[in-house]
Amino acid sequence: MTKVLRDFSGRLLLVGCGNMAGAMLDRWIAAGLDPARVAVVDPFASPRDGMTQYVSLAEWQAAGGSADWVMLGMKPQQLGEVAADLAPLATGDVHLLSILAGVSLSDLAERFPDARAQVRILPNLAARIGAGVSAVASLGDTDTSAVSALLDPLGQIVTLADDSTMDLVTAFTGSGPAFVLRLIESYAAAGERLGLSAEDALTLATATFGGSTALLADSGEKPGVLIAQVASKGGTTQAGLDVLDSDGQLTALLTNVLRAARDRGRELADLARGNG
Ligand SMILES: NC(=O)C1=CN([C@@H]2O[C@H](COP(=O)(O)OP(=O)(O)OC[C@H]3O[C@@H](n4cnc5c(N)ncnc54)[C@H](O)[C@@H]3O)[C@@H](O)[C@H]2O)C=CC1
Ligand SMILES: O=C(O)[C@@H]1CCC=N1
Repeated sequence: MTKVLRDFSGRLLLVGCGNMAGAMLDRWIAAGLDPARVAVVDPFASPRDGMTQYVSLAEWQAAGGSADWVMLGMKPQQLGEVAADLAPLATGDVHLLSILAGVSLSDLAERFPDARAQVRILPNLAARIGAGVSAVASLGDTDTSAVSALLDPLGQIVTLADDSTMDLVTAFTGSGPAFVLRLIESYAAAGERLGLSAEDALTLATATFGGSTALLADSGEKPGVLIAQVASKGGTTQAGLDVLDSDGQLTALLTNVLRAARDRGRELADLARGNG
């Protein structure tokens, strides 16, 4: 069921509205956000009904645009050019929100020093169906209840005390859907290699991953408890687990995956600072 957007009365400007910001926007509109309260500055985004879209901040400003919530949704590498035009407008009561990978709260405070608050949000693509998770950290005089109201229709919210772990969280939950989907793809490919049709393999893999995560969430148990309920002593599951668990290879592989993604966040932050 779509959660209703409550207790958010701001005027929102999205600077950059591609895959991620677009997923958030579509969910907000589905949750009841009046499109007339939103403007998009993006030279290439798909137009949405009832919403005004501009190719540049200058065009938005010339049209008399004003907003008290501004969300950065372009690539981190574009921060320099966007901040030059946006910083003079992000003053007074403006909350500056950012979903940019890598770009820290202190970077945002340096770029937008006169905003009322700087809020770093790390959403993921499942926000599109309200099943995402958003990690949040902020600086300044943040209206935390309005931030929560805005993020609530997108899925779960995790508030962090500061953004010191945000690059890891970006890898974990931001990039996470791509890693999980790749695992599903590989599971299906393995089934196909052993004799299933491609179509059956993907259908069965999708149902197995979906059912397992739903079961985990519903049961409130740790995964190991449920694994023990599947794996009969000396049975088929244990034979497979013996391979999966050997030498801790799976955890080692996933640690390397997350490390690479986390460290790329640090590199993107450098590029955003113009040091790339
Ligand atoms: N895709 C994802 O699942 C997630 C992405 N993010 C972050 O979201 C941001 C956007 O990523 P995506 O949506 O994947 O990229 P995207 O390439 O789909 O969207 C970027 C948008 O920015 C627009 N743009 C480019 N230059 C601009 C400018 N000067 N002014 C205004 N708009 C401009 C582009 O036309 C495009 O529509 C990135 O900073 C990324 O780190 C964060 C979490 C998850
Ligand atoms: O791949 C990226 O850089 C962005 C950040 C997290 C997900 N997509």
